[in-house]
Amino acid sequence: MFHRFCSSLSRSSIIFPKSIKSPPLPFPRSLRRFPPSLSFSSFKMSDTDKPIPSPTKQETLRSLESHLGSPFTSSPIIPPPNQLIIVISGPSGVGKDAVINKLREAREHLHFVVTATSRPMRPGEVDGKDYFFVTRDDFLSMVENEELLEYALVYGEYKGIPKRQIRESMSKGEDIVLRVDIQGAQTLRKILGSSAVFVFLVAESEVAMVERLVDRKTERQEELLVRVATAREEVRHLKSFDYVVVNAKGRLDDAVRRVEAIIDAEKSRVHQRVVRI
Ligand SMILES: Nc1ncnc2c1ncn2[C@@H]1O[C@H](COP(=O)(O)OP(=O)(O)OP(=O)(O)O)[C@@H](O)[C@H]1O
Repeated sequence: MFHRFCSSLSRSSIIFPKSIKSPPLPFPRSLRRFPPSLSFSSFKMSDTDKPIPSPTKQETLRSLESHLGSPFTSSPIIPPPNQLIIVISGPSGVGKDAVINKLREAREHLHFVVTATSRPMRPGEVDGKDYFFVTRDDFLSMVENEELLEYALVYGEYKGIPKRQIRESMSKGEDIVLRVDIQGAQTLRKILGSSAVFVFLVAESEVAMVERLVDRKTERQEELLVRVATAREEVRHLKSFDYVVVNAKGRLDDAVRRVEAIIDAEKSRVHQRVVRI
């Protein structure tokens, strides 16, 4: 009876239930058909039944190399990721500066392009760090000399991105962050196409965004009206961005983390963006 049971088992192919894994193979299937020196027989007990010492890691590597016909190299399997241009945009008061300032603290090796503007400095702002504060005439001569990648008249004041900074950072292989209003982002999309990453910042609600602008106390009533009316219109441009990040009240750190996650994801893309300027 037992004999019949065993022979029936050997005739049938045993199917393991899904929950039980089949026993692991000592070598990948492809290597199991390799020359006999790699087969099980080389690891059999000797005639005297003494275990032969198992090969060291180095011996195994050399053996694999010799069977594959070439040595293993320690050079990276994939090249380092391309440098990125990250465009951060969004309606007025959504928190672009706030996010960028935190990102600056959180992440090294990013070059934050300093925008040139003709608007007056706000309390706490630093010339050359937050913006290059220039006169209207100086700004217009920068335009005339084609020193700006793009520029726009935003709420009655000029803002533009100096080309020189971008070129310098590009030559150093740095990732670049640009902070622009929606109008600027539309222009940059035309210039940079999909070679740059476009991030749209939004507040969690319209009322939150308006409250933030009012609390900032940097605009008069009529300026606020223009900004809020424009912001309503601007959300329609979301479609032309790659990512959207919600900057909710009291959750600035979350928004920054999300922007960082976007950068990390972009660095892990199989098909990397290639910056063209
Ligand atoms: N997550 C947040 N929670 C609370 N307050 C915030 C948050 N993010 C930004 N703020 C505040 O909201 C106000 C507007 O932010 P910020 O100046 O960064 O906006 P902006 O998008 O750069 O505006 P603009 O385009 O008009 O310069 C600031 O006072 C800022 O400190």
